[in-house]
Amino acid sequence: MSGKPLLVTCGLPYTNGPCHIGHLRTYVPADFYVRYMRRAGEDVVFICGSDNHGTPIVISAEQEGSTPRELSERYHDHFDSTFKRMLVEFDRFGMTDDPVNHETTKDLVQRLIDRGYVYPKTISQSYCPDCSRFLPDRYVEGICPHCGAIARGDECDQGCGQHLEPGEIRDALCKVCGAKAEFRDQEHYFFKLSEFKDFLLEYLPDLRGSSNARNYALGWVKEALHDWCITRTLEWGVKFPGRDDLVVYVWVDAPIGYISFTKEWADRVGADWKDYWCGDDTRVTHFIGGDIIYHHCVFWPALLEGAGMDLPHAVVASGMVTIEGKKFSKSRGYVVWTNDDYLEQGLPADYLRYYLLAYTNHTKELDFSWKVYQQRVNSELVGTLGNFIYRTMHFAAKEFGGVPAVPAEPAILEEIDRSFAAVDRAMREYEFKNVVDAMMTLASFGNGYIQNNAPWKLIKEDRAAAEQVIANCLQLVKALILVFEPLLPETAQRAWEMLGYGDAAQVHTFAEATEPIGARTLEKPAPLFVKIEDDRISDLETLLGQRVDAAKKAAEKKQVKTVPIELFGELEIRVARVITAEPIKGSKKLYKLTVDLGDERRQVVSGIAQFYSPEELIGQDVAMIANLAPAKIFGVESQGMILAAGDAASLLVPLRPVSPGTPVR
Ligand SMILES: Nc1ncnc2c1ncn2[C@@H]1O[C@H](COP(=O)(O)OP(=O)(O)OP(=O)(O)O)[C@@H](O)[C@H]1O
Ligand SMILES: [Zn+2]
Repeated sequence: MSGKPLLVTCGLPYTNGPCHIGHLRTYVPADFYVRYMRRAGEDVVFICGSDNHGTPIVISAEQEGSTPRELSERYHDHFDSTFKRMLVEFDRFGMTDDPVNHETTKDLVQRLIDRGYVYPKTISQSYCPDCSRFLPDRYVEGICPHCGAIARGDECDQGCGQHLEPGEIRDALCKVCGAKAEFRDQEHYFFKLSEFKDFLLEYLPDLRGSSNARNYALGWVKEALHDWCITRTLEWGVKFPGRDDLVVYVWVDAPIGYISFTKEWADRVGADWKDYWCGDDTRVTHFIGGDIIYHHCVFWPALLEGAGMDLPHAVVASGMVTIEGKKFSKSRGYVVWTNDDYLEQGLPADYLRYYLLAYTNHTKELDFSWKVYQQRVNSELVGTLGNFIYRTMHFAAKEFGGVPAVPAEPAILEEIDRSFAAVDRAMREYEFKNVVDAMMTLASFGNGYIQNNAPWKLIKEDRAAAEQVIANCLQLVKALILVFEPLLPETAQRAWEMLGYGDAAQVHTFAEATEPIGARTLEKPAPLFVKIEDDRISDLETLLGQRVDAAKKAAEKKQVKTVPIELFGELEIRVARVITAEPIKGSKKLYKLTVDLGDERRQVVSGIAQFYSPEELIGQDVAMIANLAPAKIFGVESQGMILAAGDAASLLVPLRPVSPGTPVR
């Protein structure tokens, strides 16, 4: 074990909406890990804060008529209290908009500038002529240049997932007023990410944490690294040094928040933040969701390296939480809210903590299901762990008045040591599901042991033997309480008190699991977990179903209204070969075309003159509606309509050769 203390951080929640269960897959495993490492005797500091900058918060604040700071404080408090209710306990939960982070970010960016890693460049930025402002990031919506999906200004969030640089998005619309965006030149600042390729290729293979983080990042770095535009035209954010009209991109000041919040914590307790962040052997460990691997494994280490700082030790990235295979989305309604849909329903934090960690491997996608939640709670927490602890304590209290003064047998202590070692191995590999499985295996061992030795029978023939069996079981109970405490803090504390201890379970180390409990009376033991009934689950499923249905309806509304297939059949769409193309006098936009439909020729007027020369068109096969009622356009008769996509009239052409007149179906 290294001498350095461990610093654990969590991806910062964005103060633009409430906490959902997807978020918890970052915070709960991190809290589990932190509690575990503390019980294992490590010095650990647990740091997080809320992420307050960036355009979505500015837009939301505008929409609700408040300020970005007010909105951020409200959601900051919401996350803070929700985390506490989920028993996720940070040593510091700061805000990226607080003064320390403004200072730390400015310093770090200045260091990047001084060391030559930042350069100015004029780019063409989307601008809304109606709102009279530049449209950074989510202020603009349009088409992804890589995959053609609908994307927002900085990210193709519904398509290929790629990061988009300012100006890259196509067919941009202003998100606030819907106007078509223009492009205007503006000077911005870029970070020379591309210069960090060799550095990252050396750093990443040794990065600890989950293999998905390391491997995705390596893949991206091997492909290509583009410089990042690190400024935005906004009022809200950390000002770029020397430029009052620009703030730094939110992905610069958000990770720097990890350092700022450590400073705030260190100031409060009289520690030195450098003990955590500086030196070759730092043990900074970031817990994040799989959606922000690029930011933490490529962008962030390059920023730190560029600024001459030391580097994170580990990145642990979870798979995403989904519903019906769809990624959680606040706007689209595929979401289970931590408060409204869970805690306010009276369900215990510990059960959800258990489900999130026990259900599947940490790096795999987790498709949320109330049924699976119910199964795991009922069969494992109630049926295995709770059952063993309760029947043991109940029997000990009833027959012996409490814990007998008999030490547990060596075989039992060895079993505890073996299982704790398996737990520890998996924990240090960040394999949380294996950790929980190993913990639950010890509970199953206990159940098997008490079942096979049947002290309730044994006591009738040999009271001393029965006492030994129950002493062994009680030792297992003590070990189980200690080892499950990081996962189930509330239940473990209740069980600890039931076992006759007056203090907090969490001040005890794992090493104490094999120490004797000592004779004591046991007050009325009670079951630790409550079975979740079917009708409860069907109510919860109904609620979730309503939410998803509403989301689907909202999505359909956005789409074009559907038509019956017969309507399509009435359209006669055919492949037409352009024979002649000539401009129409007095119109810049229109061509008069003659097209070949195989069995006849037609004259068609088409508004594509701005985009194609006659030479480009002649001989070209295009798609045409052939049974449109004839019309006169600019005095010229048109006997059909050529199909084209988008504002730039991209023609729809057959991918493989077909003869003129072929119907399109
Ligand atoms: N559906 C999810 N599954 C797993 N992790 C998630 C999910 N949504 C968010 N996270 C994680 O939660 C943490 C906080 O993220 P953040 O508040 O930025 O969420 P978000 O992406 O803004 O959510 P949303 O897109 O719903 O607004 C990050 O570590 C992020 O990776
Ligand atoms: Zn895309």
